[in-house]
Amino acid sequence: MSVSFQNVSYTYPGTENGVSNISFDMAPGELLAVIGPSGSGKSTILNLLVGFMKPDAGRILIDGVDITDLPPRARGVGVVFQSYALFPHMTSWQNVAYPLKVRGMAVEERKARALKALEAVGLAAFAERPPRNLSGGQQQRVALARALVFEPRALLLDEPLSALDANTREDMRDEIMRVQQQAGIATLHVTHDQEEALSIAHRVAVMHSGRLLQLAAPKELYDNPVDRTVAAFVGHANLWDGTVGEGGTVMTPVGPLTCDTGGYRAGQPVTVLVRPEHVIAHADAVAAAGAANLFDGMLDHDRFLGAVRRFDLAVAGGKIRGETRNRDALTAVSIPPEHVRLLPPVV
Ligand SMILES: Nc1ncnc2c1ncn2[C@@H]1O[C@H](COP(=O)(O)OP(=O)(O)OP(=O)(O)O)[C@@H](O)[C@H]1O
Repeated sequence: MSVSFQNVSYTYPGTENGVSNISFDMAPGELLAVIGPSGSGKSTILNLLVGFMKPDAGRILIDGVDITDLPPRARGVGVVFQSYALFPHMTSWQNVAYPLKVRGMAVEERKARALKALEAVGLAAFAERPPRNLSGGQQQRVALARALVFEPRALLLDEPLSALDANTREDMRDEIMRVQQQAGIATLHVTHDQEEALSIAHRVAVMHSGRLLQLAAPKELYDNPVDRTVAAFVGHANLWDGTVGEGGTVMTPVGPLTCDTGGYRAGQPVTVLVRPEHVIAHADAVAAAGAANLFDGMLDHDRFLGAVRRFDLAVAGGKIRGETRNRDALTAVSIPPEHVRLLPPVV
C-alpha cells in the first residue's frame, strides 16, 4: 500500500500556522519518519492523513485512490498514539479486538484475530491481562497490535515511544521495525527523537515552519543535508558562516580551512559544516605537526558520555566541537579536508 501527499496545505482557521505545499510519496512497506522541532507541522501532517482535518489545498492518496474527502473511519489507517489510549476495563485481547467489534465482526472471529495480532507482537501469553498489569512497553505493543488487527492500508505512529524508558525504547524500536516489515504496511512515524528516526526509518522527512525541507535516507540526510537548518537538526554539527577563498580554502570565524570547494567560486558566502566525530583530537599541536586544518586551543566543555567524549576546544575566533574515544589531555584538533562540507549560506 502506498501513500501520497500532493501539494497539501492546511492553515489553522484564524491563524497563519499549519503546513504548506507538502508533497511526498511513500512506497508500499516503507517506514517514513517525520522529524522537526516543536511546531514544525509533524502532527498536522499526521492529522491530515488520519482524516481529523481536511487540507485547504492538495490531495492525499492511498494506493492511488484519492482519500482527501473520506472521513477517518473510511480511510483504513491504523494509529498508535503516544498515550497508548488503551481501554482500562478491557483485557489485552479485548482492546486489540475493539476495531473489529466496531466493524461488526462476530466475537469468535475477532478474538481469534486479536490473539494472532498479539502473537505477532510477542504478547500471546498476556491476552487476558488488563492494561494496568502490563509494563509501558507491553502496553505499547498492545496498542500496536490494535492498530494492525484490521489490516490497515497505512499505519501512523505518533511519538509512540516517548513515554518509555531508554532501554525499553530501544527494544520497542526493533519491535516496531520487525512488525512493520512483517505486515508490509506503509508507515508514517512522527517523532521528535532524531536518533529514533535515523535508526529505524527507510527515509526521514525534516519539517521546519510548516515546510518539508528534505526527505532522504538517514545516511544521505546526515552526510548531505540540503541546508544549515537540516544540518543543525540532524545530529551534532559545527556550523560556521564562511566565504570561499582561493585555491581550495574557505574562510571561517575559526580560521581558514582547506577543503573541496566543489561548485562554489571564490568570494561566495557559504555555510561550513563539520561533524564533531570527524574532528581529530591531539595532545598538542607539536605532536600533530603537518596535519591539515590544525588548531591550537584550550579545552572548554568536556563531557564524558560513556562510549565517547564530546568536547569544545576554544580557539581564536570561536569553538570547535569534537567527539573522541581518547580520554587523554588535549589542546589541539585537526579537521581532515574531506570532512569539511560547504552548504548554501543562510539568507
Ligand atoms: N489547533 C491549532 N490551532 C492553531 N494553530 C495550531 C493548532 N495546532 C497546531 N497549530 C500550529 O500549527 C503549526 C504546526 O503545529 P504542529 O502541531 O503540527 O507541530 P508539531 O511539529 O507536531 O509540534 P510538536 O512537536 O510540538 O507536537 C504550529 O505553528 C502550531 O502552533
